[in-house]
Amino acid sequence: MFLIYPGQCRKDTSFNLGVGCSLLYLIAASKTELTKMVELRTEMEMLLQNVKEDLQRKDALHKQFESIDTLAYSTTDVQEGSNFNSWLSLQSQTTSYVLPDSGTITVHDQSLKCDTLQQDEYVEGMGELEAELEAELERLQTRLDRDNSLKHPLQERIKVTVEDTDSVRSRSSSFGEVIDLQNASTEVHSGVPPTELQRRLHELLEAKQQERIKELEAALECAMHKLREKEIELVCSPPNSRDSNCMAEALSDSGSANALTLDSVRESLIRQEDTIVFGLIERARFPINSPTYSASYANIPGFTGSLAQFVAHETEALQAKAGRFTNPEEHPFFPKDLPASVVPSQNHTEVLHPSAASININMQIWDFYFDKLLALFAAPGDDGNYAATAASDLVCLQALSRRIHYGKFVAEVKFKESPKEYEPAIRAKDRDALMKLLTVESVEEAVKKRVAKKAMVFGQEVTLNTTDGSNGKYKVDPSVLSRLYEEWVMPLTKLVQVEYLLRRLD
Ligand SMILES: O=C(O)C(=O)C[C@]1(C(=O)O)C=C[C@@H](O)C=C1
Repeated sequence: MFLIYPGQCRKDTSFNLGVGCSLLYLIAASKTELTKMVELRTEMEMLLQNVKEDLQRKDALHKQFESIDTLAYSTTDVQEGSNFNSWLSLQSQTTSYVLPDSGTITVHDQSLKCDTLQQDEYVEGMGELEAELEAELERLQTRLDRDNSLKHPLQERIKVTVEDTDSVRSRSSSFGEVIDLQNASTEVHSGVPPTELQRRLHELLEAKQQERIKELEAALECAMHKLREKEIELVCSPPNSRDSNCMAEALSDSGSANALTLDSVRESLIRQEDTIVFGLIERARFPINSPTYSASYANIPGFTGSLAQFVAHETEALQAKAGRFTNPEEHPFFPKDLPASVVPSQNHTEVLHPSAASININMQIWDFYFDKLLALFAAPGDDGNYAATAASDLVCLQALSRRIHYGKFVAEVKFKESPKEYEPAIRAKDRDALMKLLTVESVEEAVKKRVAKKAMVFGQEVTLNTTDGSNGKYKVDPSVLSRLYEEWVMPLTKLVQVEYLLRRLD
């Protein structure tokens, strides 16, 4: 059972009224808060939209900058590019933070933070871009001022046109403000800048130099051509007529034995090189033609031996009759049973010691020629021209023989020039000592080089319509000539010298 007092009932009513009022107040306050939140969200969304738009403008601006060639970019471009990339990434992040729901205040807070960050970087990026642009403009201006002040006679007007710059804009430092820099094409008249002048001058000098080089090359070519012609002219005079009597040349005009000098003897050796080189070139016209050297192939009645031996033997016999071997420079390959000269005797100046006549090393010359040398310069094969081949071989052999036996004259001159030097070694029959005394290495080197060069000059194809007749091909390999002289000619010449000296005091 409940007892209700009238005073208590009034108290309850006023309490309920108070609670109701409080609740109403709270509801009103909450509503205000909610309205504020909605406003805040709208503001944030607008802010985000602004940022997004600015970023897009920046993107377009950057692309425009890339396409403008007239503005020279410095290395800061790279920096700018990287900033641009970071802006792009920020932009995509920002987009993802646009919230569809106002109930997520925490997310709004994050977005706000992110926006602030982006704004900072954006402002920084814009600052850099602006600085770049200003610097570029300053550079352009300075250049224009400088060019205008130039009063050089070579000065000319050039057009500097900056076109299609609609989107080339400069931003002021205040965020988001855009100023049009150039909207139409701009024409600037200017003098030639110093760098341009320098470049042109350089080009001019280079062209002049090229021209001069061409002239010099042509002159050189011409000189080379003339030289070749002279060489050929010299070569084309019959070699045998020039050195058929080498001693006579070496003796010069006086004809006296005392007129023989080491220089004149060496001169004669040099001329004989021509005969040897030509002889080899002539022989190289034929292939090896091995039947020429076969006794069984020849089968000549009354003669035992090869066709080459037969031709040499018979030719020498005829030449002996014609007086060839009365000349102390000539040495037969087949001295046995040589017929006597039938021609009036020539008065050959007596230069050599009489014992010189006993020296004949033609056997060795014959052997190295057929066994070693021939295969080095004659092509393999057989064309059937055996008689001509044998005759050609004999020309080579006789030229080599003459040259090698000329060592007698060389030794005589050397002995005459300094007998005291040679006498002890001669008396002691010291071959090695004599060989040492005779040897002049520098001269040998020069000889090897010269004969190789002669093989190049004499052995090249000469045509009228090409300037370089050689084409790198020679009738006889120049190295064969060097080798011939190094391995056989000079050593055998020295051998002759030694043999001669050993008999010199007899
Ligand atoms: O010129 C000389 O002094 C020579 O003796 C001739 C020759 C030669 O055969 O060419 C021989 C030996 C020397 O070492 C140098 C050259």
